[in-house]
Amino acid sequence: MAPPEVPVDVFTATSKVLTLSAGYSKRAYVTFLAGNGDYVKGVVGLAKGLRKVKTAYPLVVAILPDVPEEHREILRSQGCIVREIVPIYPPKNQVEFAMAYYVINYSKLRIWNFEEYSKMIYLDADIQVYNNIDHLFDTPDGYFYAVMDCFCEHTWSHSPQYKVGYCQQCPDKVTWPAEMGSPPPLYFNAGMFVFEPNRLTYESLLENLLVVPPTPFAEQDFLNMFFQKTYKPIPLAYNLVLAMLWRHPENVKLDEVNVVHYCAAGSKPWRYTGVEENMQREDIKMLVAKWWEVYNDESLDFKADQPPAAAEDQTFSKSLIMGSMPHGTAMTYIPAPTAA
Ligand SMILES: O=c1ccn([C@@H]2O[C@H](COP(=O)(O)OP(=O)(O)O[C@H]3O[C@H](CO)[C@H](O)[C@H](O)[C@H]3O)[C@@H](O)[C@H]2O)c(=O)[nH]1
Ligand SMILES: O[C@H]1[C@H](O)[C@@H](O)[C@H](O)[C@@H](O)[C@H]1O
Ligand SMILES: [Mn+2]
Repeated sequence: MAPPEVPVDVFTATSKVLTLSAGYSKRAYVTFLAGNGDYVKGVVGLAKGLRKVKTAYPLVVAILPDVPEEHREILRSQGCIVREIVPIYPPKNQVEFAMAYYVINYSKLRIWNFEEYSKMIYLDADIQVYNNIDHLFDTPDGYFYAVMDCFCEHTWSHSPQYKVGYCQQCPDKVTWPAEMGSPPPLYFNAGMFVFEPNRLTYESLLENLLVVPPTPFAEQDFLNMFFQKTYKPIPLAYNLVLAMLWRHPENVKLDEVNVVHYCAAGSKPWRYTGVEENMQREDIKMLVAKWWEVYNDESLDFKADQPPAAAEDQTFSKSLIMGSMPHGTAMTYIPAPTAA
């Protein structure tokens, strides 16, 4: 059976055209995993969540070399496609990251090199998908799609936005002071985005990284700068940053949310204790329980004897394209701090 979206004529075309056409039609979700800690649980939860909403596409996990074999095996047994990437570190400077472990997130830039896919949806490991969002793959090419962030949490205290109390989620509440020039450009949260892997973009990202000094939100700031002109905001139902629940409740329709991002301090379901601020809210407790329901549901475990359409699709692409994949090289190697 032909994989989805592949034009019929590719089967009669030359191998070059075949490769290009297959590449054009390929789609996948992608997440990122570093270290030997408990974020692997987030990825397992995500893989099961995507299965629950019956996505047609596989989940690729871009892993750093420090992910232990045992965890890689867990991911494979959950039907994930595990791809090791070479870490990327920014040029060294004195920056204070909002969280020390954000430095490893620069490695995420490698996913632009996953050129056998034409379009991908990136999701952090602390994200869960509660409704099928496959339709986002149909968004017009040439743009970077993501959800606008909120500047109200303490992690933003270094920023001018936070200092003046300005948030793009409610730009009329505290207006941007005229003496500070024009308001900052729209800024997305980089825990979820729709993008097109592409060699030229990848190379340009790495080149720019060498000349742009690191900033507190690491690759999130960098991607915001890089994609400023092509950024298209999508509704916050595609990446509910939990702080929105108490910072901008008037903007949130919880029953319409497709994607939940457990990024507020203390909200990672696999670490949840309920002691941090806001963690005793009923909506938070409900969302944490909802995550565990998916994670613990054995019926959502991957069954190797019943490969989904997407797995077939992957085999098709691999045999055609993988051989030509270039391997990235490290820019600089410095030890990464572990996650909080
Ligand atoms: O030890 C770790 C730490 C992080 N991660 C990966 O890195 C992602 C980002 O970390 P968090 O989700 O804990 O952080 P936040 O959601 O607070 O981070 C936000 O800001 C970051 C700035 O670097 C990134 O842009 C990230 O995508 C964005 O959601 C994780 O989801 C996970 O995929 C690991 O695998 N292991
Ligand atoms: O990426 C960060 C992170 O997710 C923080 O937890 C959140 O407070 C910020 O708004 C966001 O920019
Ligand atoms: Mn996150």
